[in-house]
Amino acid sequence: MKEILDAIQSPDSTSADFAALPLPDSYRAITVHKDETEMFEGLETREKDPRKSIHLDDVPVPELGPGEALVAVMASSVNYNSVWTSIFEPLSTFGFLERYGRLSELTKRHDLPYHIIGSDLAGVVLRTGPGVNAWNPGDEVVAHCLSVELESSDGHNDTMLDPEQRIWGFETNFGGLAEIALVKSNQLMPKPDHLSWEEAAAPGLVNSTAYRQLVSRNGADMKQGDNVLIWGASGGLGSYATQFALAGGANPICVVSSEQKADICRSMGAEAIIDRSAEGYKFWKDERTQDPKEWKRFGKRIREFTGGEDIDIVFEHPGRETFGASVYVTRKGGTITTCASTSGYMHEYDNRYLWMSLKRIIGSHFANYREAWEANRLIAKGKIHPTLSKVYSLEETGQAAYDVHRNLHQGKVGVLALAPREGLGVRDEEKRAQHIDAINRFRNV
Ligand SMILES: C/C=C/C(=O)SCCNC(=O)CCNC(=O)[C@H](O)C(C)(C)COP(=O)(O)OP(=O)(O)OC[C@H]1O[C@@H](n2cnc3c(N)ncnc32)[C@H](O)[C@@H]1OP(=O)(O)O
Ligand SMILES: NC(=O)C1=CN([C@@H]2O[C@H](COP(=O)(O)OP(=O)(O)OC[C@H]3O[C@@H](n4cnc5c(N)ncnc54)[C@H](OP(=O)(O)O)[C@@H]3O)[C@@H](O)[C@H]2O)C=CC1
Repeated sequence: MKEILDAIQSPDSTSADFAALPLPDSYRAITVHKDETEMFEGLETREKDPRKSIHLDDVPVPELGPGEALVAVMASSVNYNSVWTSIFEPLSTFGFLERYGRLSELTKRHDLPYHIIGSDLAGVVLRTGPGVNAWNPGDEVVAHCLSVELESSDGHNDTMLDPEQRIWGFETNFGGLAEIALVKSNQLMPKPDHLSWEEAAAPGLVNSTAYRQLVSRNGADMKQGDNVLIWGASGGLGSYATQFALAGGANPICVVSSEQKADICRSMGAEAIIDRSAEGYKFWKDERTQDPKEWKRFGKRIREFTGGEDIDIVFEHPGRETFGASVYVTRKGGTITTCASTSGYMHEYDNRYLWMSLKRIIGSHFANYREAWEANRLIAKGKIHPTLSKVYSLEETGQAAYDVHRNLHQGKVGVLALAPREGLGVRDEEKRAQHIDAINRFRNV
């Protein structure tokens, strides 16, 4: 592994040098274990502690198949899907690996008693499999997390619609929270050259998801002037949705839960900010009964910011706790676009407000190949910036996932894999200098 790192850090290394590097037999990877899937039985979701289920193991390097690449991972990031994996909710991810393993001889590799997790990476290509021509050993890359087989016409217009669509590092093995990762080569994209490894690894999953959910025609198709209600506006998804809304001439109404998070949204350029904690919204009177008066109070607050207008697009992900309010505050003909249900997936809302006002609910999930590429392009051009706050070592990944689970973090949390320290990997200092304040906006807040 040291030879690999030396090659990455030497400005003189050529593609041939990388191709000639011997691969190690094993590498360090963040895993969860199949024989521990019952370990949190009987506990409340909140009490399930990722620090107990997340391990750092030595694992063998997987065999490289056609159309695939092995990547030396310099940095990765924590996504909420790794929190779900680590608490075995809503399902153990080993079921996904078993199902994938049944698909073919090659996919059998994924069905193991350990799951190497992680759906983001920035690093360097080490080897490519047969049929890969666009990428070579030594290329500096990021990887998006859409894994598709593309054998069915269902996915040929929109790769997210492939019947064998999976999220790499969640529904497949050999993810990015490791020193080496296995990806399909079509997941690879150029690493933005003005960013460090850990900055480049931060946006991938959430930035692409927010792009499809909010900007793409497959999502809300946001336009200039739209009032966009963004839940968790300084969180993983929300910090990118807020940037997309501002960059696209829309009017974000940011919901956060502290003054500190409100300040971060202000520093991104948002003006309409609702502190849901300070204003004490309680959309549920008890576990079964919502409180429409609270929806209305929330809607009135939004109108104060918009001069009486209602919401064109809701960027939804908290789910059960907020969905009734989200549907209510949307304007006639408006759109609620949802990609998650952090607080519970059995939603309840008053359907009269949906159909009588001709509103639409759009389900959105990650991003297709092209959307992921477009989202990365915007990062590379310095139009959208990473929202990295804190960076952990691979050994500390359990703590990093705990922070995200308990909502103790800001923006995105990074993890160093092979990178010996933060700040390495920047290739275009001039471009970086132009954007340095925006790049550092979330750091250490
Ligand atoms: C990028 C980051 C993203 C995120 O962070 S997202 C957040 C994290 N993700 C999640 O929380 C999602 C986790 N996944 C799940 O909870 C489950 O994954 C799903 C609920 C999405 C799906 O459930 P399942 O049981 O895996 O799939 P089924 O499609 O319900 O298939 C089970 C059986 O039901 C059959 N079936 C499906 N649809 C129908 C139908 N319409 N009528 C009759 N049968 C149906 C199937 O064929 C299959 O059958 P057979 O077991 O025999 O293969
Ligand atoms: N389908 C897909 O493709 C994707 C789905 N996801 C899913 O989206 C969800 C959010 O992910 P991500 O943004 O990365 O997570 P983060 O935890 O980084 O951010 C979510 C933010 O939502 C807010 N929030 C959390 N719970 C509630 C609640 N009950 N009511 C109101 N606001 C709440 C919090 O902000 P605050 O406290 O400031 O209000 C929090 O910071 C997860 O469930 C994740 O699995 C994520 C990416 C892709």
